[in-house]
Amino acid sequence: MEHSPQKNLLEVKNLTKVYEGGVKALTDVNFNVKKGEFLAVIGLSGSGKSTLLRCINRLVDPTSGTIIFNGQSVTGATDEELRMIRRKIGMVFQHFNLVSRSSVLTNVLSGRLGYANPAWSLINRFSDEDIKFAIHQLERVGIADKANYRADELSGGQQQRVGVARALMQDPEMILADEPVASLDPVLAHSIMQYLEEINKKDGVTVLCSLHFLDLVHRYSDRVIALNNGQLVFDGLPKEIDDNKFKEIYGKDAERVG
Ligand SMILES: Nc1ncnc2c1ncn2[C@@H]1O[C@H](COP(=O)(O)OP(=O)(O)OP(=O)(O)O)[C@@H](O)[C@H]1O
Repeated sequence: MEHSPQKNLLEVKNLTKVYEGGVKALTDVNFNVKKGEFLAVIGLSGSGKSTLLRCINRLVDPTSGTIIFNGQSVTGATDEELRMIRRKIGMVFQHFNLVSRSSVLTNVLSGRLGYANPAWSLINRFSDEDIKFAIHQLERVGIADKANYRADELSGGQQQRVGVARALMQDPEMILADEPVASLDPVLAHSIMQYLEEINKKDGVTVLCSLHFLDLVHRYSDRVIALNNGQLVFDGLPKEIDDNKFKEIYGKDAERVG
């Protein structure tokens, strides 16, 4: 079992999140993710996609339920264990979350620090090896020539490439991408998705990616889960989302646009 390619990298069991104030963002969500899968997470705005992704690395603390990553409990982890788990989970954000006045290189290097406050990178010194590794990640996403630019001098698409390079800096086993292309011009979406695809297919990094458009889901994901009002309403192949499933996921007034 240990070496089976079908091994679950992630197990989410009975996950519930109720925010302070009483909003129930997730209700009893269950699913597994196999090592090497590209899993899309879909659902209307407010359905709980961000909450779900953020519970997995405990940027948001679940109210109840269990999350197991690589055989280790995330929900039961001590602070030190959580730090180690987070090193293996890269995150890509919708709004890039770069330190805008820092250089591209510094932003990428901050990935080395896991989820420490990016400001730490300003006072930390990095080894030559780290710097080489960071440049290598920038080469992978085609913007090594921008290493010394300030992050806010880059276009949105370029900034998200920095976000991807920063996640790669952690040498992650899994990447959580929270609507990574939702802030970009649609014509740039594929370029970012193609980097995620390459990282998934070439490096075997498992990807969980929330997406708005079904055409992207069909093109890039192996499997899809869908949330509706915090509940898991679909877990299957992209091609299984027929018109009925589509209405269940998005509601009866929804129309397909892609
Ligand atoms: N920090 C918070 N405090 C209270 N309620 C929150 C918080 N974050 C999210 N929510 C609520 O939880 C529900 C799920 O939100 P979430 O952001 O997870 O959904 P989403 O599917 O990612 O939506 P979007 O696509 O708009 O980001 C929503 O009702 C939202 O208003």
